[in-house]
Amino acid sequence: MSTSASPAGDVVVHSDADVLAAATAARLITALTDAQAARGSASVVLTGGGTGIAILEQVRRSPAKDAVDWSRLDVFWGDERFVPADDSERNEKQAREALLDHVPVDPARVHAMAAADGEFGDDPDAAAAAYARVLATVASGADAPTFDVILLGLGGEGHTASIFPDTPAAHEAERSVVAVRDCPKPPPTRVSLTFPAIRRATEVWLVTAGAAKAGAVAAAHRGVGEVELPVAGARGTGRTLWLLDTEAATELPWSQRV
Ligand SMILES: O=C1O[C@H](COP(=O)(O)O)[C@@H](O)[C@H](O)[C@H]1O
Repeated sequence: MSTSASPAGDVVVHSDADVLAAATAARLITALTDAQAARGSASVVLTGGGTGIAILEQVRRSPAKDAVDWSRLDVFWGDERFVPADDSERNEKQAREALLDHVPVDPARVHAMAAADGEFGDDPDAAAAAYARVLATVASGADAPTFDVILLGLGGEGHTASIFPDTPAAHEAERSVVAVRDCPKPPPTRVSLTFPAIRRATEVWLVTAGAAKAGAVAAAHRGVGEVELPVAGARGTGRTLWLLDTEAATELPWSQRV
């Protein structure tokens, strides 16, 4: 493992994707336990994607998961693929199978985004507006909670959550949640938190593995703008932490990897 800091955030590089997932799971358990010790409850925003789901599987396998009081945890999603509830592409379904179905969460505190066959029908704008209301309700009047940890994946073209490069979502400065259409990565219709909501988090963790992500990781650390490269716009009020495997870190300048 190596660590370093850059204006884009702190960087931790693990030897491979499996170590990254296991180490991030341990880090997440500790962060949630610390938040609950300090304030009685905790909140986490989950991500979809290969690394995000692998982290949840590692949490499930860890005996240390019993240190978390799962009944005092609010669970949110950073983005959702707008597909039917039983579609295997759905981030919520994957997260439930990987972890949430295996720990005693309070169902009332698991705040999933609506599915395409849910109460808003095939209307992602209505689903996004409803999720914004959920965030405001949990936040007791603010637009969104001050999440303890947001986990975010990223795409090789620079998207994070479902904020894709040079799209309206990347310009959104008011709403906390938006519908996203015509995504370059399938499925094409999604619901996503925006930068204003993401930036209310205390800690933003950008988690990714593989050589396909190396260019986007390096570009964010070179200072490319957030409209062109949305992952560059994800930051926390307390800490922005890049959790990478060696392959995802290969294009970072040497000085940022050691
Ligand atoms: O579609 C999505 O992909 C990204 C990244 O996924 P990965 O498998 O390439 O790591 C993820 O962050 C996002 O939540 C998800 O909806």
